[in-house]
Amino acid sequence: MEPILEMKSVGKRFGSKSALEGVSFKAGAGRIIGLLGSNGSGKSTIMKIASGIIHPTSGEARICGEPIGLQSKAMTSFMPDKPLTEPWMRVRDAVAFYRDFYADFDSVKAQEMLSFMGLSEREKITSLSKGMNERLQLSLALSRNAKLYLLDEPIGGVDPVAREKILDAIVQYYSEDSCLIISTHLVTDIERIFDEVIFIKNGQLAMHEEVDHIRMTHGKSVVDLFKEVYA
Ligand SMILES: Nc1ncnc2c1ncn2[C@@H]1O[C@H](COP(=O)(O)OP(=O)(O)OP(=O)(O)O)[C@@H](O)[C@H]1O
Repeated sequence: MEPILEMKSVGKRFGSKSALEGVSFKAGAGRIIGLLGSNGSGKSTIMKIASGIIHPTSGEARICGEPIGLQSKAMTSFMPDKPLTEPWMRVRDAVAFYRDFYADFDSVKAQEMLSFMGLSEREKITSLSKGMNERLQLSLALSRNAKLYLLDEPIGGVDPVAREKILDAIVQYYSEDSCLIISTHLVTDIERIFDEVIFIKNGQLAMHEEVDHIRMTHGKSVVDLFKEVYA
């Protein structure tokens, strides 16, 4: 089956600095994939290339066989590490903005997710805490019927109890014919929802494995392997 996301020898330079080098992997439908790595390893750069915000310096990325462009962007829902909403907005304005902007936005799913996340439509975005703002951005990103979901550090600001609830929401609202890629440092908290993990180290792909395989073959949890690779 054709992968949802394919990266072929992707490299990215920012001036003289190399952020990514020779990164190749395939991500298929029905998979929740953890994109893991230490600070500055290149996770956000991969997300931005797949979402079409920046272009690779070498190699190429494809979504459902399409090169990155208008068609691929219509199939990709990206939650960046900084909010896309404007400070003047209330929650309902943000929802309306997404509904108007994205043809695949599912308003019913959005209402369900907002209530699951404990968000009121009347609330001003500037009055939301960091964690509540993340819940909003996540609700907006997951309310699109996309093929590829890219969530860049989606729960960094959320307290540990709320994290569990949000992870449950991700699993519940995610559809099996799509692929979800989550970049994070919070390996211990999130590893239970991953089917596969990709380790990025110094801009290169250090490992791409099925989580079950890590547990059975290496006899380790993802977080233990992570500590080994990044020690
Ligand atoms: N616009 C830019 N200009 C110059 N260098 C950049 C730019 N964006 C990223 N970099 C550099 O590329 C490297 C990879 O950055 P990236 O943001 O992808 O890492 P990351 O793994 O997402 O890090 P973090 O976990 O801290 O968010 C870093 O060394 C970073 O300084």
